[in-house]
Amino acid sequence: MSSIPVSVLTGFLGSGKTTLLSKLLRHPGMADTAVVINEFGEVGLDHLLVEKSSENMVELNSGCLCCTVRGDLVTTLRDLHIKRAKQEISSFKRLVIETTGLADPAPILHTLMTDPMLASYYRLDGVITVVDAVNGEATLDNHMEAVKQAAVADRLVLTKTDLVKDPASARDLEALERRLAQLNPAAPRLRAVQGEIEPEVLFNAGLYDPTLKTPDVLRWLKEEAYADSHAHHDHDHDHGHDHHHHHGHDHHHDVNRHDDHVRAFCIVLDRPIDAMAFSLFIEMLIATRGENLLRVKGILNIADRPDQPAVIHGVQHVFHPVAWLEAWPSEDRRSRLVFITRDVPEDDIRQLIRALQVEAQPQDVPQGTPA
Ligand SMILES: Nc1nc2c(ncn2[C@@H]2O[C@H](COP(=O)(O)OP(=O)(O)OP(=O)(O)O)[C@@H](O)[C@H]2O)c(=O)[nH]1
Repeated sequence: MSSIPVSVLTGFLGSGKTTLLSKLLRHPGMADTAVVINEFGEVGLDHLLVEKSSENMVELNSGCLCCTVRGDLVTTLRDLHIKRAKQEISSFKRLVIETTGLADPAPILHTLMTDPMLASYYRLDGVITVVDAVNGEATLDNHMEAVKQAAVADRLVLTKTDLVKDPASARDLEALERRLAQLNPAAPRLRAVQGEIEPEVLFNAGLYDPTLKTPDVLRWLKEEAYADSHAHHDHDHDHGHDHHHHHGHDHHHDVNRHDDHVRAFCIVLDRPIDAMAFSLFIEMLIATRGENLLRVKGILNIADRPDQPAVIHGVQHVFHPVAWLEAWPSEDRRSRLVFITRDVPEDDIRQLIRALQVEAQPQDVPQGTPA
């Protein structure tokens, strides 16, 4: 039995998650979708809106996901699966979890990535983060949760762009786009006005789709996006200064912004990797920097298994079990790791890689690894 892809829909309070979801659910391609909503407070409207479109809906009413997600989400998703198996509900093929706007999406991802029972029925497809084109900048300034939501996204959806009319707000929107691109270079930035968007661009973002013969790992990793952002972001000689002031029209430059602490970068290792040293590297990173590894993805050339790349994926201190691909997706067989971190400079990670001799030493591997 193939696993059911799960998309996590997140975004700050009032950013347009429900509007997006209720439109999406009316789309013919979305007919077999179950929805789990976590409500915060008394927002009953969500229920009405979604119920019209989908009968497979379960609500978590116990408050904020940050605190209660594990038990509740596990129970809810398990019950949903049992009902599906007993044919008490239709055989849904996709699940969307809408989070409360205040939530850090990481615990939900952790639950999906690590709960053994859930992992056998469901797989994480991707994180869709909704960003309000009008209030997005202020929200990022004021709330680290919003920064995390953007950093962890596989898809960023800008909403309310219809409200951007005059040239000044158009420039603000450009600044917001640049900011999102620096926070999370690889996530496509899409737009939805009143929730209008094609489902295809939002879903199937994931790697672990067993129906795909060749996992589209390069699209998922998108390391070239980090290379770009590196070029104009990470020459960090101006400690404490705002990277954006040279753009001229960014009026936020005197704010100590949460996302000035966030770095997105890609590390490429030419030599194959020593499996033990790499595990130690990840363990040490988790132990010392776990909270601040907002997202880590990678494709690895492990020295003793050179024909099958290993794929890793982590959100803070939780890493998905390593997946082995049957073959390299392209000629490039170098290990590539992309990081989105908070207060963890690229150099620290490079130093740790060197110190632990993560790259196999030349004498340990035959030279001339296929390039
Ligand atoms: N003009 C405009 N308004 C929008 C758009 N998308 C959403 N809205 C409005 O923004 C408000 C908030 O939208 P919701 O979809 O409820 O946002 P939400 O993220 O689900 O909100 P919470 O559940 O409170 O976190 C509503 O009044 C929507 O009608 C858009 O693209 N354009």
